[in-house]
Amino acid sequence: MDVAKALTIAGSDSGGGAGIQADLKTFQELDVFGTSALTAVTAQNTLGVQGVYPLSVDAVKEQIQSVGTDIAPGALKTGMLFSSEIIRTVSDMIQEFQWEKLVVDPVMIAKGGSALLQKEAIKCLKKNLIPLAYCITPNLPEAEEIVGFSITNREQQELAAQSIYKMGAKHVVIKGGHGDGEQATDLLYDGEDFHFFTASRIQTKHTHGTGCTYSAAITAELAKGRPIYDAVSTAKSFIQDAIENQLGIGAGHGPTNHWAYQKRKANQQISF
Ligand SMILES: Nc1ncnc2c1ncn2[C@@H]1O[C@H](COP(=O)(O)OP(=O)(O)O)[C@@H](O)[C@H]1O
Ligand SMILES: Cc1ncc(COP(=O)(O)OP(=O)(O)O)c(N)n1
Repeated sequence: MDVAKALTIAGSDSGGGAGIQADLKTFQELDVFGTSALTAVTAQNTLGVQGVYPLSVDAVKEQIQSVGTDIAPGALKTGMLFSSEIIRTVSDMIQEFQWEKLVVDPVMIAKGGSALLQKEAIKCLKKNLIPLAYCITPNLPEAEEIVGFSITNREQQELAAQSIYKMGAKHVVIKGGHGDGEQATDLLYDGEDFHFFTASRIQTKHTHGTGCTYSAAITAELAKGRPIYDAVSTAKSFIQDAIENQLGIGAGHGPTNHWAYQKRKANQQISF
């Protein structure tokens, strides 16, 4: 059986809502075989992050080597990378394997405020990883950090996308989850045109792991050979459904639902 394969290079979320766990569940739900390279272990639940334990550079390198030399992924994504040294290792390995369909989710801070990327590593991310990105998916605060100006309206969102594109990313998706208003609108810039992906903003606190899930869905679709516009469109539908059908797990910000998207879609319960 010819199955699409994807790799996630990210941190572990013991609570199962974000990180590697969200990525692998999303790959599976979208019929893609998932592989992983762990960068850090977090002790985490719906209430926040209780501990962060980065892995050694050698451990990260060897995992990527093991996957890369045996199971060629059609696409890959990065999530929590934590430090400059891990970023440099990951970017070296991506170049060594000449992987092109790279989705960079520039994870910086978890919902409760814990740092998942050291502040001094942002420069390294811009220099070493953004130029390799086929697609980058910052949320609004991450985009502001990368471009160095605040984004409070559509025009600034477009300027930020153009600025990140100039840093070398081939496609820039600036997510609108942290905005306000009735719609959650994401912008895709491909160097020529702006495309907008809009869905109703759902009033809920259960949005833990939305960014990981969304970038994993884009990666899964790219791994199947889908064009970027279709990949983002499917990811938007997937995340909307996952937020709508959240499972009410935990006492804090509960995770989205990576389960049974296909089933609900087949039963036409998905309207978006
Ligand atoms: N309350 C919400 N209702 C609908 N869509 C949302 C909501 N919150 C986030 N999203 C969507 O989830 C995806 C991830 O965005 P975001 O939450 O901004 O990422 P992150 O988890 O990195 O902060 C985007 O498509 C965004 O528009
Ligand atoms: C291990 C790990 N990786 C990434 C995140 C951030 O996930 P995200 O999808 O941005 O969701 P929130 O943290 O905003 O809920 C994480 N928390 N843990």
